[in-house]
Amino acid sequence: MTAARLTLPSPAKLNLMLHILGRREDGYHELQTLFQFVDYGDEITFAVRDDGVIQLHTEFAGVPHDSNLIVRAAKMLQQQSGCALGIDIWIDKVLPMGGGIGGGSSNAATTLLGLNHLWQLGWDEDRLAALGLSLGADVPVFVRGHAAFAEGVGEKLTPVNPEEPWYLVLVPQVSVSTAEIFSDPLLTRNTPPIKVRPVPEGNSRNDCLPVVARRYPEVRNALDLLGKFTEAKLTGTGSCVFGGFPNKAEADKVSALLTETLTGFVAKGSNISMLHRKLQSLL
Ligand SMILES: C[C@@](CO)(OP(=O)(O)O)[C@H](O)COP(=O)(O)OP(=O)(O)OC[C@H]1O[C@@H](n2ccc(N)nc2=O)[C@H](O)[C@@H]1O
Ligand SMILES: Nc1ncnc2c1ncn2[C@@H]1O[C@H](COP(=O)(O)OP(=O)(O)O)[C@@H](O)[C@H]1O
Repeated sequence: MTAARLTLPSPAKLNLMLHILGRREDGYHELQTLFQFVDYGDEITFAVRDDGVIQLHTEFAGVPHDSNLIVRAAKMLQQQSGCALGIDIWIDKVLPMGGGIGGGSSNAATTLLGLNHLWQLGWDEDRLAALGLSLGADVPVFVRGHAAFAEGVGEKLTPVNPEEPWYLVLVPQVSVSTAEIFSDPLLTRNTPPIKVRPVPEGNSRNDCLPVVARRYPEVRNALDLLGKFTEAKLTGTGSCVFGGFPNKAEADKVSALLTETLTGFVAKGSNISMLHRKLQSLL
């Protein structure tokens, strides 16, 4: 068979707010969080092979081939769909790992949607999102591709349409362990639930911020510097820090001042992910 080939975007997400409501019996925390995508991310290229082999050709420092979320997603989909085809995969990785911008989860979702297309499986979004959840709490929102208010551990999604500003995202050169933050005794775990719609004003707090800022001076520094220009927020459990601007020029101006000493990028907020816009254009 001819090798069908496809390159798809794998964008980052930001948590515009994150509240921790409590801890479940299994140790996981009940959250309320608002996910929005940014038009910035990795690019993954897929080429179908007919021998059933799943091969990721790009090496990741510290992530063995079979532990990579891209490979795990592909193998799980292949197994559950009974598909006899395989895939060659390459990734242009620009998203920092462990930065709270969901790179691994996004890669898993791009893989699920890309292979569903190339292998012509015809799975609907519900089924792909359910499979995605077993890979990570943030995978379903990337599968759905719409900005969302998320509850539970992130699996109950309500689509929302917050403003789409330009963001400056700062990337402190430190990886924050999600498990470590969620096990900190000082973490706020009793924020009262809020109602979803419309997107609530004045609820932009991230309950992880005080704990992350105390443990990681690099994150504290990024928050302090960006905070001189706009409200500086933490995404997920960090390490990335971001702030919104009304236009690209203003975001670029602050970026030029801060990226002399810090790494970062400017990107437009988006309620429809780049991945879904690209897939739509293929139909
Ligand atoms: C909190 C978020 C917000 O986006 O953080 P980021 O990963 O984006 O920073 C995510 O939902 C993260 O979800 P997920 O990607 O599944 O977290 P993992 O790294 O698997 O979690 C590592 C550990 O953190 C704890 N954990 C995680 C999520 C959660 N809702 N409650 C928890 O208590 C658990 O001990 C878990 O074993
Ligand atoms: N394709 C992948 N991209 C990024 N990280 C991956 C991938 N596969 C596995 N991982 C592992 O998942 C961890 C979390 O990655 P990532 O999703 O980028 O961070 P975060 O959840 O903080 O946004 C990484 O530190 C890495 O060990």
